[in-house]
Amino acid sequence: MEEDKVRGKAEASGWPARAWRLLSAIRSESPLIQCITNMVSMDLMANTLLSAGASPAMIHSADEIPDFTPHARALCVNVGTLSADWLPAMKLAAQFASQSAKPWVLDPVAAGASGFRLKACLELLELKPTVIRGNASEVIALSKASLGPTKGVDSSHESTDAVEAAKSLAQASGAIVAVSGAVDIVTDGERVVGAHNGVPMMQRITATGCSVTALIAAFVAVDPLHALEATVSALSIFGVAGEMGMNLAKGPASLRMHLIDSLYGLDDAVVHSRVTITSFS
Ligand SMILES: Nc1ncnc2c1ncn2[C@@H]1O[C@H](COP(=O)(O)OP(=O)(O)O)[C@@H](O)[C@H]1O
Ligand SMILES: Cc1ncsc1CCOP(=O)(O)O
Ligand SMILES: [Mg+2]
Repeated sequence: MEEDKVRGKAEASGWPARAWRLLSAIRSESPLIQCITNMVSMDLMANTLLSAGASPAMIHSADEIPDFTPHARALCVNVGTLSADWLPAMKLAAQFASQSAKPWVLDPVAAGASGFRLKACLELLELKPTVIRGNASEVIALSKASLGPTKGVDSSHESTDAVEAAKSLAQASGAIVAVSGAVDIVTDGERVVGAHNGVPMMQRITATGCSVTALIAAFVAVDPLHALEATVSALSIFGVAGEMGMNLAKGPASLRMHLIDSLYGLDDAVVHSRVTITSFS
């Protein structure tokens, strides 16, 4: 009943129509998305982008960035399996993206887990990401620029614990900040919007967070002037795919497969009936 009220309010505000329009744009334009990402996530991330209709390229050598990055519509940088030899390529690609006014999205995986990782994330922040998407512990660590109580790549906090941290990170960096969790929170430092889709089992599949960050890059690629709206739409659409996939899944492994199939098969009616996005402020 309560959920129906929320859904009704969201529909009245036009969020489902916007999410459907952006997903349709990805399907028709097939934007090229460059991903410099961790070794765990490469497969699921590329398949998530393909099933949404985008064109992924996992290209991370600094030798190729000057030729390749200018052709991408957006860049996704993810520090999940960071080592010192990958960081210069991440920075170079971010610089190319910024210089050519292309959106780029940062996933600060386990930002609070080590001094090396935190410093790298803070240096990447200086290159002005369009969007930062992390879990609550990552956003809190980045916002405070301090190491945190950490479970490594998993969150020790709820997304709602990180609203103030997300707002101050957005204000300090100029980026849209998204905190994933049971409710995905998205802010530009003033407005706060929540996407209420998804299922808890998505946390039991490695790289779902990484993959939704890449999906955000694809959504922002087709609507770069409305990065907050594109970000919350991507999170909601990924969550809807999780909900539809869960109807067919027996556990994490089959959810992984059905989530990808569901993202590929989403239609106007499902998006309009399930996308649930509300304003928090
Ligand atoms: N309790 C939950 N209920 C519904 N969806 C969730 C829940 N936890 C995470 N998700 C979804 O799973 C995906 C990955 O989020 P999360 O687990 O927070 O990222 P990370 O893997 O980076 O820690 C997101 O799409 C998020 O909305
Ligand atoms: C398990 C693991 N270890 C380093 S990166 C990585 C994947 C993290 O993926 P996600 O942040 O989407 O859970
Ligand atoms: Mg993550």
